[in-house]
Amino acid sequence: MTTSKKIVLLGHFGVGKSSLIRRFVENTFSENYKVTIGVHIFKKVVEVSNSDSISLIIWDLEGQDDIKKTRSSYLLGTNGFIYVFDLSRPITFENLNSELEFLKENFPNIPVKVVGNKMDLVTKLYLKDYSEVFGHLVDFFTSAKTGSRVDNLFSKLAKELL
Ligand SMILES: Nc1nc2c(ncn2[C@@H]2O[C@H](COP(=O)(O)OP(=O)(O)OP(=O)(O)O)[C@@H](O)[C@H]2O)c(=O)[nH]1
Repeated sequence: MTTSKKIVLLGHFGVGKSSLIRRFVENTFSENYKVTIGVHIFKKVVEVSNSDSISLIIWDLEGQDDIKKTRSSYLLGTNGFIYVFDLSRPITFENLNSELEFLKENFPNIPVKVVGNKMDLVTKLYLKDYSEVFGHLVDFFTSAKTGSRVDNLFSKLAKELL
């Protein structure tokens, strides 16, 4: 059986939302920054067991420094969120707590995966220190560039949505 679920990626400008999707859907990466205007929609079917698969409809929204500025029509009918920040740019996770609170209040019961991307740009020591302070808020550290943990992120969310 195949069911269809809508996933929305949120986060600041340039944190790597489009790159994570491209890595997951096409297994490609580009250093070029092509800013997303409005929304791009991608699709990928993921097998979650021998008999079940899930068709992920993935919405790549333009970057926002504040979730409240996102057009509410883009968020209608969302089954799961991926909130992405850039480990190498603290401004992209300064308001992480309040952004997550906003999602919890407005979309209760919708799963949210929090992702620290661009892991390849920070040292292991930085990541260790970072995890000690903010680790409890973060579900995955990823790199769209190397592909690290990208499949794990989408498959974990897909399984939760079934
Ligand atoms: N080193 C490194 N660079 C990355 C990674 N992910 C994305 N980038 C680079 O970061 C820049 C922005 O990536 P995008 O995927 O366009 O970011 P976005 O969040 O979709 O940006 P908006 O369209 O503004 O919302 C590009 O130059 C990418 O090549 C990563 O994991 N590591």
